[in-house]
Amino acid sequence: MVSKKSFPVSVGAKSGPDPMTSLKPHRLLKDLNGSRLPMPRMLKPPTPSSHFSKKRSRSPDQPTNAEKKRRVLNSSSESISSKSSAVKSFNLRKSSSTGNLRASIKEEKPKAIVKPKLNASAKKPITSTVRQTANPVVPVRKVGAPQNSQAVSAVSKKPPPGPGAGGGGGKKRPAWDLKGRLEDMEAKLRQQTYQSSSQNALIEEFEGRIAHLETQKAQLSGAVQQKEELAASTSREVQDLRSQLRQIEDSKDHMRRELERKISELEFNRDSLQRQKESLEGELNATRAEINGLKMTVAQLQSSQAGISAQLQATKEQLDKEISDGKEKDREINMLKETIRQQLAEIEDYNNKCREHETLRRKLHNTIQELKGNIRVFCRVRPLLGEECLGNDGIISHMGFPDPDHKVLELQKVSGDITLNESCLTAIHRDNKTITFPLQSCLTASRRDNKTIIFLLQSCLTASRRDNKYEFAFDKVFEPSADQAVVFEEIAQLVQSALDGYNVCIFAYGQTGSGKTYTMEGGDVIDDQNKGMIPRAVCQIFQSTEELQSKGWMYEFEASFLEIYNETVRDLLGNGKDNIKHELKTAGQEVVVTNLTMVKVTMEREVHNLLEKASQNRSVAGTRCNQRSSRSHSVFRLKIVGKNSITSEECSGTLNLVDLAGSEKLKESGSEGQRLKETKAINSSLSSLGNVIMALANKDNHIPYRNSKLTSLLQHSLGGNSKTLMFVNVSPKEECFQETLNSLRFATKVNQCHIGTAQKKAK
Ligand SMILES: Nc1ncnc2c1ncn2[C@@H]1O[C@H](COP(=O)(O)OP(=O)(O)OP(=O)(O)O)[C@@H](O)[C@H]1O
Repeated sequence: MVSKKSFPVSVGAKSGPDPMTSLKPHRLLKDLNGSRLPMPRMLKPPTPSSHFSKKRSRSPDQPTNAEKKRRVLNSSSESISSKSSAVKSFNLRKSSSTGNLRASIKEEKPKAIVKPKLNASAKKPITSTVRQTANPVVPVRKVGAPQNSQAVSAVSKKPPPGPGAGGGGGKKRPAWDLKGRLEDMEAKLRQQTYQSSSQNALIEEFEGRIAHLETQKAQLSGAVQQKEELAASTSREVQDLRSQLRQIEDSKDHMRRELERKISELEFNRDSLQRQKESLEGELNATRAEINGLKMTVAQLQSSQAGISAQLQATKEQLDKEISDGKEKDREINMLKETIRQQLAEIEDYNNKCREHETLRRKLHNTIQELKGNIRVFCRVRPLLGEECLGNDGIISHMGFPDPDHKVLELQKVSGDITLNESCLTAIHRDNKTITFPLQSCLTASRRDNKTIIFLLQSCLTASRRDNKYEFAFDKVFEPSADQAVVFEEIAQLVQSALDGYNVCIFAYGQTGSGKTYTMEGGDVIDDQNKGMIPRAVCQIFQSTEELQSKGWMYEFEASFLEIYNETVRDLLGNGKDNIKHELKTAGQEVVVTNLTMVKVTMEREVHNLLEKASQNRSVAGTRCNQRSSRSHSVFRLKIVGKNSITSEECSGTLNLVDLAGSEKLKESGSEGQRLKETKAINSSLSSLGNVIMALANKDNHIPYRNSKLTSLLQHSLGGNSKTLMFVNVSPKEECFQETLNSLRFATKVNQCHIGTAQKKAK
């Protein structure tokens, strides 16, 4: 048996330091391969100073030191693994050869000694040992290897003599020499046994050696792993160093660019400073020249200063005098201001008094009117509209408003007539001069000589125009510019008296298109500005009601709206059923309409809704005079009953707001058929109204109220116990001159009518 210690090539078997730490890689490689490998240069640690220079000089395809290290380690690990596989294959062959040997012994057949086949890559010492053992030759001990007595004895034992060694000496024994042949056989068996035992010893030795190599392989694997880790960390370091190098190079480039930029800036600054310096030098020179000039000027000024100082002294003295004068004037101004303030206060006082007086005057005026018992008449001229302004620049040339108190309307007709009355002959000359000849002189002249007559006639002939001026005075005349608010201001007191228990009747009279509906109801689109007398009156009544509540007054209102069309009463607040008949019946002091819708109202909005409903129901038909001509009389009536919870007073009043139908003459309207009938009915009722008013004015015993539905309905509003106001609306168109004249004449008659003093209906 050969022990592990006796194995001549075993390095690891020696006691001493750990082979992985004590052995250097190249030393280890030499032992394993059996030949010395050159130590790889890259395994030498690089010196820090040579690191960058070497790296720089390396070409891109040259391996780095780390790579070289890794390659060497890989190659050594490969060689170890190849050796390990060689050992494994040897073991296999060994076991198979041992098996064969044992089998041949068992068969007890004489066989030739099988020489173990060893792989070419197996180590030399092993091969030589096996060969020596197989031969069998005493193994040659290596110089310096420890002496193993057991191994020496095992291999130096002399093998038993082979067959024929005793007697035959290799010669074939004759068949009869059985003893000899038996001896040969025994000798052969002994030889075989000896060979077998030596083979076994050899196998054990190999096994020991394999185990030792395995250990070495494991150690080497550990070393390789460490080297790989070292190589990886070195590679990382190299990476870091490279990136640091890149950063350093980048920052170096950046600094270089920065420096270049700064240099160019400095150069630019230097140039500009150079230019500044040059210009400053130029300025300095100019300033120096200027200073020289100024010095001269200063000298001149100093000389003139003395004169100016003297002047200044004189001026100062004068100023002092002026200041003392100014103070005196300030005192005067303050006194004047005080006077003005006092006078302004007085003016304000007077203005206030004026306003109070105006209010008082109006009240007194109204009172006088009431005492007079007249129907008041307001005349309103509407403005020219749209195409009516063409050819006249919107100026109404045939009308004049001469009275500053707005109470007179002048109507002037241009005509070629010559008027001849009992006393004189009047003509208007072309230059608008009125020529009047006393008739007596005309007659005398005609008697005296023909020349005078001719002169007179010539004068009359040349006088192609005559100033037909008509002057009408009313309680108020509203010019075309007067808006709805101004007009309402004048009737506000009258409306108010309906709340105090009076019967109030306001009606609008005038030809078609003169502005009656506009005045009573409002414009085509009713808004705050152009809403008419009815909505404004309703608004004022409800506002006053709220104010009077604090004085204990509570009111109830009932509204009705009817129209008289062709002498038939129609309910404008009804449901449009024409078959309902409405009769007028007198009940005490009022005329009642049968079957008429009476709506209780509590607020302004409700009344507006009623007005809208009525206007839809109202029959409107077109005529030649006005496209939107209303062919009926409409009567809005608001019955007012008031009770005072504090004083227990009661009052009841009625507000009648009447929009009469157009008053044009038949021939003017151009109506035919149904329209002609309408016009006739309208004219008939209007002339009845005129007759009633005339009868009232003449204080006739019989007042013909019953001649028309209109006069029947309004009898208590026209007669003694009511406050009546008539708007006479006139058209501004010159072609309506005659109708305007008729309306104004009718209105004048109404205005002169004394209908008695109105009385309050109060308990
Ligand atoms: N003061 C005014 N300012 C502006 N427009 C007015 C004025 N008066 C009347 N108008 C306009 O003149 C036109 C005729 O007026 P409105 O219909 O009131 O006449 P009317 O006398 O009621 O006619 P009818 O008898 O046919 O009802 C309307 O377009 C109306 O808006």
